Order: sequence, then structure tokens, then C-alpha cells
Amino acid sequence: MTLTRDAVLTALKDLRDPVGGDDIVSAGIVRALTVEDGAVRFVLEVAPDKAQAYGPVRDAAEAAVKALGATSVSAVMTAHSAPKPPPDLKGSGHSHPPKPLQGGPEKVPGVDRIIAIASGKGGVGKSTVSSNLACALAAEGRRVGLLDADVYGPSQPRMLGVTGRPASPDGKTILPMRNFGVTMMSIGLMTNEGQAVVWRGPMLMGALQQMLMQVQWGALDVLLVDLPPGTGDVQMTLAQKAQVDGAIVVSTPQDVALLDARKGIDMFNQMKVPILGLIENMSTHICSNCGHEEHIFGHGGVAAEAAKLGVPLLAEVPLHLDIRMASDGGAPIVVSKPDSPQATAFRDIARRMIAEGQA
Ligand SMILES: Nc1ncnc2c1ncn2[C@@H]1O[C@H](COP(=O)(O)OP(=O)(O)OP(=O)(O)O)[C@@H](O)[C@H]1O
Repeated sequence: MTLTRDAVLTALKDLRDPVGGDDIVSAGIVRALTVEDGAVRFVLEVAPDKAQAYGPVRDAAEAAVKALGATSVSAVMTAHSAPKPPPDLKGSGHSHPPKPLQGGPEKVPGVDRIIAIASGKGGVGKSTVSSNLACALAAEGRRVGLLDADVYGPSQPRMLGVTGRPASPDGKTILPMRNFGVTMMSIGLMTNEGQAVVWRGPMLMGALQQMLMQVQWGALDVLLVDLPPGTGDVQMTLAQKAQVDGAIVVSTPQDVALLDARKGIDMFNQMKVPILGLIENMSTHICSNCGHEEHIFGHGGVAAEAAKLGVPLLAEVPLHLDIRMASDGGAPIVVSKPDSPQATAFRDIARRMIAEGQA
């Protein structure tokens, strides 16, 4: 049976944090967990003066993961000064969103360009595209940030193998996480795991503003924003408050998805955000056993739509088991199998964006 990230996290949850008393996953000390072909890697991030107390925990964690059938386990302990908890986002019971920014779109300090990754409909692979594109741009040497603003289903922590709560040295600014060369912040890291968060409009806007302006992004060539599906408050707030340089719209080839994608494109047009191009995801299914290709959701619909709108079709990404497995394992296909044809689809988009000065 394939070892999954969830199975590893469940096993690690049986271990108690000797300092805080919680289990080590809830305590937020398990970071950068990746599971790849049975090989498990993670970091235990602990306060320097408590490092000794965690020695047995690391040994127990390695043993617990080995017992699950992992082919290899690497648990590295790093000592960091105790982080202050990050400022509370609205989802954790805070009732006053920060004062909205006044005025029109602003530049995020240090960030050269912002590109929104959008879709009309959920589940079409927008987050998969965002994480792979971010890793592909980083592999080309670009300084890349990824802001996971998908409030309804933040998936970037899982896809990029990032766990734990981001630190805030001064209680105001938030330090982003980093993996595979990508600086990342997700609304999912600010709320408690498993906690159902009911976001209301003003909360959403406040949270998005905080993540744009209070996160120390550092100097970035490009910040990708993984938006929630549809055309709602988050999309509007992003375009009103930050200078968005372009949008990429992801769609599957079916008519229903395309219909929704069109609404998204209209919204960006109204907000004067240029459409950099469309991506057809789950374009062709390639059987992982025999390599046979078939068009489960149809094929070519997005190309036709792009031609109609006069915008580029950036890629046709196949539906392939490896793409899902890689994302579920916490290392996108661009990182875990960089030379596969599936990864090449994403790497080509990254190279094209760089060549055109978009990233
Ligand atoms: N090209 C692909 N081949 C195989 N699986 C894919 C592909 N693209 C996405 N998936 C899988 O489909 C599921 C949905 O993808 P993803 O979470 O990226 O969609 P989304 O559009 O961001 O969804 P939502 O907006 O609802 O969060 C995931 O399990 C992902 O691994």
C-alpha cells in the first residue's frame, strides 16, 4: 500500500510534545513533511534551549514512521528561537478585521509583479497549476512567492509539504514559510487544522489584506496568488487593493467549466487586469499503465475559447495519476519528477512567462 502524507501525520500525532504537552503535529513543530515513493522527510523545529528534550521525540518519530512501512525516514531537528504566535486572522474568533486599506491598488513592498491564478469552477486544478508553476519558476532561478488565498479549500500547505504555524517575531508582521525555493503563505496556516471556518465578506477582505501587506515577502520577482474559484469578494479585493499585473485562468475542457471560466475572464476584463492566458487542465488522460491517451472531459475547448478571446493558450496539461500523487505527497511533479512530460508542461509555461517578462 502506498504510504500517504496523511498516514504519516496521523502516526506523528500519537507523539507528545514534551514541552507544550500537545501532540507534536498540533504543536506545530513538524515542518516541511514530504512523502515520496515511500521515503519520508520532515523537520522538527524546536526552541534551542529545549533541543535536548526533543532528542527522544525525534527517535520515536522516526521509529513510528518506519513502522508504517516507509522505505527511509529523515527527521532533522532544527533549533529556532521560540516564535511569537502570528497575529490572529479572523477565522480564529477575532471579530475585528483590520482597518481596510484606503485608496486604490497598491504595490506590495518588495514584490515586482502579482499574477492571479483563477478558475471559474472549483476542482479544475487551479491549486495544482499554481504550486507547479511556482516551483517551475523557482527552478528557473526566479524569486517566487505563492499566496494561497483559497479560503474555501486552502491546499498549498499540503501540496508544497509545509506544516506548522508561521512565526511572527513582533506580533505584527508574519514570516512566510518556504519550500522548494518558493516563499509561501496560506490562509490555511493561520487557522486551526480541521476547524471549520465560516468566512464573512469583511473577514475575507481583512485576511487577504493582512496576507498581502503584513507578510514579509522579501524581494520577489513574482507573487502568484492562488484564488478561490469563482468571482467573489476575494477576487474583487485583490484587484482593488493590490496592483495585479495579470491573471491566468485554468479550466478543464468541459462546456460547464468553460462557461464559468468565461465569467472569470469577464470579471478580470472589467477590473482591467490583463489575461495572460488560459490553461487547459486535465486535457488528455494518459494511462499510467499503458500510456494510452483518451479525452475524458473532451479536448480543445479551451484552445477554441482562447482563440475566440484573442488570448494565448499557455498549456494543455494532461490528466495523469503522477500529477495528483505528487501533489498529495507534498512535492509537486515539477520537483519530484522534473523531467517527466507532465512536469515539462508546467516548466514550459514558466519559461515562456520569463521570456515574455511576465515573471
Ligand atoms: N492534471 C492533473 N492530473 C491529475 N490530477 C490532477 C490534475 N490537476 C489536478 N488534479 C487533482 O485534482 C484535484 C483537484 O485539484 P486542485 O485542488 O488543484 O483544484 P482546484 O481548482 O484548486 O480546486 P479548489 O478550487 O476546489 O480548491 C486534486 O486532487 C489534484 O491533485
